[in-house]
Amino acid sequence: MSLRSVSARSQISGVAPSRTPRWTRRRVRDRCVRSVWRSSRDVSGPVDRCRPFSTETHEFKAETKKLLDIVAKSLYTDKEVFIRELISNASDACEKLRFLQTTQQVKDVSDAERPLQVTLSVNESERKFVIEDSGIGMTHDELIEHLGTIAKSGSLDFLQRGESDASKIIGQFGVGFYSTFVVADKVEVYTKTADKEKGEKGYLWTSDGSGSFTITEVDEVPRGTKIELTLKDDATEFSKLATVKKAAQKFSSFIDFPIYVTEEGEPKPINKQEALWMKSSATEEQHLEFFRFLSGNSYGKPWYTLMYQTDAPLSIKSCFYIPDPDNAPSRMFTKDPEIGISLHSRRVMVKKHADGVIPKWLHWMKGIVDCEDMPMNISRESMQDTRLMEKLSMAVVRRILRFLQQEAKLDLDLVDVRCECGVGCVHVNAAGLIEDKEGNFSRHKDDLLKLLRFECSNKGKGELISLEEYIEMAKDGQQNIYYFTCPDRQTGLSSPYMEQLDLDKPEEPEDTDAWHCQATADLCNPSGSKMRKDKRVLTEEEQTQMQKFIKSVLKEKVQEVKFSDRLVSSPAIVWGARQRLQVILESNEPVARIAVEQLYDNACIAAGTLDDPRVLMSRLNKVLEMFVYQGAGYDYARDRRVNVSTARNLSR
Ligand SMILES: Nc1ncnc2c1ncn2[C@@H]1O[C@H](COP(=O)(O)OP(=O)(O)OP(=O)(O)O)[C@@H](O)[C@H]1O
Repeated sequence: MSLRSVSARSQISGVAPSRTPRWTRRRVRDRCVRSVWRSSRDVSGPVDRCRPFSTETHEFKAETKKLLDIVAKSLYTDKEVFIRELISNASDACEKLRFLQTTQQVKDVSDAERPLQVTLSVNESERKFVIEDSGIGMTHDELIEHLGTIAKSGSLDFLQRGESDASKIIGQFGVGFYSTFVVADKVEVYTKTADKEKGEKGYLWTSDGSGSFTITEVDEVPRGTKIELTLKDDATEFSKLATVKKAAQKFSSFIDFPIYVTEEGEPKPINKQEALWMKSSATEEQHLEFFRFLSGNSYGKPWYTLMYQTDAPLSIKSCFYIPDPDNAPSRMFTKDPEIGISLHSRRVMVKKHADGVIPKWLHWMKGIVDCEDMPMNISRESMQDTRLMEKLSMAVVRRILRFLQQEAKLDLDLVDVRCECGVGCVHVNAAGLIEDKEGNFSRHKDDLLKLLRFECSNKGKGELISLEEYIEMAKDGQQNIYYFTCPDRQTGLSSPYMEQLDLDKPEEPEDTDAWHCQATADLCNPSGSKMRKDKRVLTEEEQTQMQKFIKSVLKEKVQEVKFSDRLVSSPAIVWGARQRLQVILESNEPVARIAVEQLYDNACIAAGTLDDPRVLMSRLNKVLEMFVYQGAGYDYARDRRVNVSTARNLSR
């Protein structure tokens, strides 16, 4: 029986082919190879189309080199993660091909009879570890693009912050393909694209991880990718069948394609192919395993787990995890974080990072959403698809938020944690409120508001309450809720903005989180409170004159200058975005000019909006000098003696 017919049958019955394909290095040809890449290290230089070579050498990109350096030299103990990364890449490659075939985006597939599968094998005497898949494969240019640069924003971010602890980088982000250099001193990748339209040539990519890689055209490479590692002396355990089998079993339980380990020349299946999200329930252990599989982390637990299944408005089967903040990667402030939830349709992955379904502010959640009604080739352009995505997103996000509300009632920690990873609902929901308003017409506003937590002026330090709790304890007839955004409680309580409220004022929620500044601006309108009266009153004419003067000093810094009778001891405040200023001044123009500028800056400090505090210094020195002059009976500005009572007035 020919190999072709065995393979074709195995695809239907699920039995693996008994022979592995031949992978042979193409002999060096002496004819001129047409290549868009020069064989020199400068791959960005002019194209040389006629140099007689068959092996090209390329430099890794600078950041990839740095990452490789850290990874290859590390004494990382959890070495087996490279198996997880390679299995996951192989599975992604099969998934990609299945998707492109199903959606007719790849019409003419190379080696069409090869079933989608992954096979691991070892050779102890030659210190070899080998993994091969029959997935999408790579073209010449894809090899350079995918294996020559770092794809993960997270690890790049880490490097940019000067992080050099390999265990942190590998533990938190995995580093995908590059983790092979933790265990291997030589990595060879044989690959051929599945898409005949893109070409039918096979290539060998080789590197020792020290700065460059080579690409050679090779014959008889079947569709897919084979990665061959020559193991380092301290990693020879991965050329032992028992070790590899155990690790592969651990990492491949949820892979949706058959995984085999070659044992005595025969491929033996090892994975259970279980899609946990399709089950109606699962044990804690199964969730732990699945969470670690999804998060690419061999330790860490899910903090919360949610399985959500429904038939209306769409048929959804899903599974979500909130990562443990102690082990979650610090991606809170990553510029463009990847969504940690993937979108499937009947087990087939439609989108790895399900943006469009999961908003950015929930990027730290892990999980899978499977929606039967979702077309495989979902497009952003089609209105119908967009509406379907919105409907799915609405249902899923609402369920997640309601789950968080429910848990927040039972577990104060859920809202109290302001950890870097952004799991704390306090952070997340403030960001969520803003983004939901900007990109989603505030559709989740009501649910998000229920998750916000505040400190309250008549509650103890650090005690957080929800808006609902605040309303419950509000006095009868209380019309307004006052809120204040500040970095900590003490700043809030000593702020001039608090002065305008009566001592018998209602409790004020204090929002001690910068994220909330914009978010809470939408919550309530601080108007109509009982205010204290200032004893000193200027005539209308005096006020107009003073307003004009202050405006002429501060110019475009303020939009409007207004008097207010709300302040008690502070002479001025910067108010809201319009920056209204109230100043009370004596009338000595040069002195008043300095005083107005200083008052404005003081008010900015109180409001936390002063851009550069250094500008204050020279003026403060001038004020000090003025003070000394006046103390000695001189008018600083006019440089003449004045009587003591005028000096007193000036310094008041
Ligand atoms: N077996 C493979 N078949 C086809 N392409 C592959 C294979 N392994 C790696 N690649 C390509 O190389 C790229 C880089 O792989 P790497 O593991 O470093 O990161 P990644 O898989 O993109 O990241 P993540 O693990 O977050 O999905 C992949 O995105 C893919 O395009």
